[in-house]
Amino acid sequence: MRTSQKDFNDAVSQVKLLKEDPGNEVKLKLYALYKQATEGPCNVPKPGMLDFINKTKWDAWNALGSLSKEAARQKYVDLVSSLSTSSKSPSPETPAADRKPPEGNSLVVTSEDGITTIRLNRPTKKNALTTQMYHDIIAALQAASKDESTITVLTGSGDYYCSGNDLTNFTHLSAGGLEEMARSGEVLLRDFVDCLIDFPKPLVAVVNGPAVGISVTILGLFDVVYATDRATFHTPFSHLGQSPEGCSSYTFPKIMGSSKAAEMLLFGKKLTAQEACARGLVTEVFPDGTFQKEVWARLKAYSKLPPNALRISKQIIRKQEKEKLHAVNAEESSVLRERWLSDECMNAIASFLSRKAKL
Ligand SMILES: CCCCCC/C=C/C(=O)SCCNC(=O)CCNC(=O)[C@H](O)C(C)(C)COP(=O)(O)OP(=O)(O)OC[C@H]1O[C@@H](n2cnc3c(N)ncnc32)[C@H](O)[C@@H]1OP(=O)(O)O
Repeated sequence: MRTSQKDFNDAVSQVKLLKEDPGNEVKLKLYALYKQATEGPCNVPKPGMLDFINKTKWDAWNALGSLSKEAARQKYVDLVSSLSTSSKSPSPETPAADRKPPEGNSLVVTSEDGITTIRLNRPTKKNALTTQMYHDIIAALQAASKDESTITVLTGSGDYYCSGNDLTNFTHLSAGGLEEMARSGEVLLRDFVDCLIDFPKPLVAVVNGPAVGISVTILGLFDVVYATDRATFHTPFSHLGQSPEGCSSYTFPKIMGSSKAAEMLLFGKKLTAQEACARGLVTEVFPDGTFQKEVWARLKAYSKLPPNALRISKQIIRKQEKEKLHAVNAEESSVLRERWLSDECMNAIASFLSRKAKL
């Protein structure tokens, strides 16, 4: 049976009334079919590589090739009809556990029992680090270095510790374009890591779940790393066309030996918490069920130690390495700036973003 123009128009109206978001993949299909049905095969210029969302839409439309307008209309109507029948009203009885937790401040800093805790708080984004969060962490570390606390902790809210750099940071281009974004990224990265290198008090990572990218590499700059047995440690830099940062090109080979470090930093081997502990990146692993209780009890006990003795001991331990670490950080940041401008990196980020493009 042929699809009439009216069927098509009705389907277009129906899409606007869908009770549930059909997801990006379906929206991309609908977009492509709509364009094909109304304008025919794609013959507009391909958007630039950095115009991630429009490029994704263009790719989807272009992929329909020479499909006729009539066939595209039919496919559009069929797709909408399948969505309408599967779409249900959200139940008012949705259990609280199934609802997304509310997101407020992306960083929450608290001070209690001699411990200043810096908590990454974007659980719905797996605590990915936005540009603002790097600035906020720097400010929080600077404040913690001068406050009354003895120990400083970095941890995450929700099921993840941190999914690394927020890849959408790359889409916030200023008038200076990509070059400017890479230049300011280099400076921010260097400042962020310098701050960790120079941090004067015991710095503890409470790794409450999987850790990715920069949240893993900087662990080599922490004094102690406690992890739940649910945590994993993943540095997929090559997959992203990027290169190691956080001084990991120096600290990882030193901590675990060069071939184990290469397996992580070059090939992106993901480690379990136990493996990371065996390699010396993690201090101790705790069962997930008792993780929070055991770790915080331990930290509270440590926070009663004399703060000046802790500072001075840390200073001696770190002193031999500081100059080297700053030099490594500067070089890694500069290399990354080049990487961010590479096709390999841009394509990898475009591919991640295209999977989540909002249409
Ligand atoms: C000053 C600049 C310094 C930069 C230094 C260089 C740093 C480099 C790095 O850190 S490289 C590592 C970058 N991180 C990643 O590549 C991880 C990307 N994310 C994923 O692979 C996955 O999301 C996951 C494995 C972390 C979790 O998968 P899953 O459990 O299936 O959850 P979702 O994918 O559905 O994620 C939920 C929600 O969060 C968004 N999200 C997760 N991680 C990131 C991220 N790193 N950047 C941006 N957004 C992220 C994801 O898109 C989902 O969002 P949505 O619900 O679709 O809106």
